[in-house]
Amino acid sequence: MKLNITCIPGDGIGPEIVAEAKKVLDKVAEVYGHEITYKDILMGGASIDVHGVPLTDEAIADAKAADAVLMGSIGGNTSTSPWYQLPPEKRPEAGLLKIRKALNLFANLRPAVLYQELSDACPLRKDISDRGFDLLIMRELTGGLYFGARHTTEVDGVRTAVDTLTYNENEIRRIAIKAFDIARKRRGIVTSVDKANVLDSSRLWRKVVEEVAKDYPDITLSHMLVDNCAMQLVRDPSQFDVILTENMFGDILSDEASMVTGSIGMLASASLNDSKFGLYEPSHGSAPDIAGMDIANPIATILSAAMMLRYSFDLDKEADAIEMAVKSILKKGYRTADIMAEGCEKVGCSRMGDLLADEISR
Ligand SMILES: NC(=O)c1ccc[n+]([C@@H]2O[C@H](COP(=O)([O-])OP(=O)(O)OC[C@H]3O[C@@H](n4cnc5c(N)ncnc54)[C@H](O)[C@@H]3O)[C@@H](O)[C@H]2O)c1
Ligand SMILES: CC(C)[C@H](C(=O)O)[C@@H](O)C(=O)O
Ligand SMILES: [Mg+2]
Repeated sequence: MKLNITCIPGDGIGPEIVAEAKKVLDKVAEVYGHEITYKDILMGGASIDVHGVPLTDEAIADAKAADAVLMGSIGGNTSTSPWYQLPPEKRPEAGLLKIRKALNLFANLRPAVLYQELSDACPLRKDISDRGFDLLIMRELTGGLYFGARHTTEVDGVRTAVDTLTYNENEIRRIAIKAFDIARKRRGIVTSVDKANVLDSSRLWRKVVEEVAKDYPDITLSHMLVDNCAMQLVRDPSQFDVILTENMFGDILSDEASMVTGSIGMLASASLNDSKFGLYEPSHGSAPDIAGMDIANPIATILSAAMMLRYSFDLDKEADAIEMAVKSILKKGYRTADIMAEGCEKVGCSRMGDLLADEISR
């Protein structure tokens, strides 16, 4: 099969982790007889430095022309990087939001799985980590606070900033359908997370999710307030199968879910539109504090590449091979610094990529 992939290495550790994902994909292609062509585009700080904007129209066109997009991460140190002296719409993150909107990537899937081999890296009590967990956050990605009108002004001489949180029923319905569909392929449980005790947008969210649920009598639906969910994720993550939530809640809960798996360096993600097209990226950022040191964990990006094979190309066996390789390498005791444990061998980013590529077989 021919796979036409656009890559966005991005900033910070982005180029390092994307290089390792390509290494693993190339090995998969060799072993399973596929042909991959890559085209790199600039986004975030890397694009600002060259073009003065975080994403050009040409880069969007290149992304649209591909079968799928593989991304590292964008952004710099938000306190010290000169990129954050620019107006908000010219900063690195604006490029990411623009590409999500331009490609209509409304469904962000963020699976959080505790690998048994990493239970020592899990910061939860041993009796909780021993239970293990395998959950998926279905985050709405093109609506809510991120895309509402915003402005900063003065009201009676007092500096005032406004952000608006808007959802319409169509936006809620389509992400709910995605969540119920995926729950059908998992354990059949959807927990819809909102703040319906305060927000109108959450009250509409609940109503529409209830309506969609009528078409899925085989799925168990419950609702949970977001503050409670934040607490339940550390009390007992094994209670969750699919967590369905809006954009900002999903952003925050997915970082929390990542850490209970041991490290944010393990959490993959897929951002999908309503067909097979997707952008695949780790949930973490550009980690400017460790960029260029060859110590970043590339596994989240490599698992994102596995999601790409599964969702955009229907190559389930190949995706399984990558996931098996991750399990096997962890079992053999290789660890990057963020997941290091006693008795294991510490390896850098590029060695982890080599080990995983070597582990791919039919
Ligand atoms: N999708 C994205 O591109 C994305 C996501 C989140 C943050 N960001 C951007 O990244 C920049 C830095 O943000 P931040 O510091 O809040 O979050 P971050 O996720 O970049 O880093 C948080 C902490 O986790 C560590 N970390 C992250 N990924 C790691 C990996 N693969 N291996 C080992 N350790 C890892 C970092 O070293 C840091 O200590 C900001 O500009 C932010 O806007 C981008
Ligand atoms: C960089 C930022 C805009 C982004 C988000 O908030 O969506 C990131 O935190 C993520 O989780 O992908
Ligand atoms: Mg985030």
